[in-house]
Amino acid sequence: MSVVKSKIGIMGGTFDPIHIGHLVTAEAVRIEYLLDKVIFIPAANPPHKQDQQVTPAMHRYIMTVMATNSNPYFFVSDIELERPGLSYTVDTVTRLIGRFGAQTDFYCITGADAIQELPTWEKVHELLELCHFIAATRPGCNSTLDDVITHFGLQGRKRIHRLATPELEISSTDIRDRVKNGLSIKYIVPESVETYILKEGLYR
Ligand SMILES: Nc1ncnc2c1ncn2[C@@H]1O[C@H](COP(=O)(O)OP(=O)(O)OP(=O)(O)O)[C@@H](O)[C@H]1O
Ligand SMILES: O=C(O)c1ccc[n+]([C@@H]2O[C@H](COP(=O)([O-])O)[C@@H](O)[C@H]2O)c1
Repeated sequence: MSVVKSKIGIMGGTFDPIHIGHLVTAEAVRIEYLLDKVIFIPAANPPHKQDQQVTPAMHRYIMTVMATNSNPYFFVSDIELERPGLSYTVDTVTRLIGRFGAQTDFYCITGADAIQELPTWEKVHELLELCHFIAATRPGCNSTLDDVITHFGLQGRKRIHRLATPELEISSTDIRDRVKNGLSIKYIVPESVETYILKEGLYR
């Protein structure tokens, strides 16, 4: 008897702050790949942002919860917040497999910019044995991903998939700059997130 596996998307990010680009991308991947759910995972200590000042994780976590709560397929996990050290995806996926069991396939969702860096990720070959990667198109990142897929050979061709998603020219960097300069962030973050940023005085 064949067992139908469940499919879970993992949307990891710094989410400083979470924005519509993250949400639209995750929803597009969920629909295209028939995912049962997408778990948003704010990184406590993002490995590639060690040289940057990042907003305390609790604010980023709360904004992620607010942004996702109207979508019944979206969930948020604090799995990386309770773990000290750098937030390596291989540790997160290993723990999720322990929690959900082998009857689940995991799909890490990233933008085409983030996937370019994949060869430098911690224990990346082990990680590619554990999950798939879906690289979503992102404005300003015109790469075809051929380089990164070729880099990993057969493992890359089996595990790294590209998906054309709605292209929204939105970044957390731009949102932080806009707040700092007193410009509107309406409609580029959910209303609840906008209210939270202003109430807490983030990014001033
Ligand atoms: N507009 C977007 N379209 C598609 N993917 C995106 C978009 N913004 C972010 N992503 C992807 O979401 C994941 C988490 O991104 P992150 O939280 O670092 O946001 P960011 O906007 O890239 O932040 P920053 O500007 O601070 O670097 C990454 O895989 C990134 O490529
Ligand atoms: O595991 C790694 O080595 C690794 C290196 C860089 C980024 N990541 C993860 O990729 C996701 C997006 O990262 P970032 O820096 O673009 O917000 C986030 O979940 C990070 O923890 C993971």
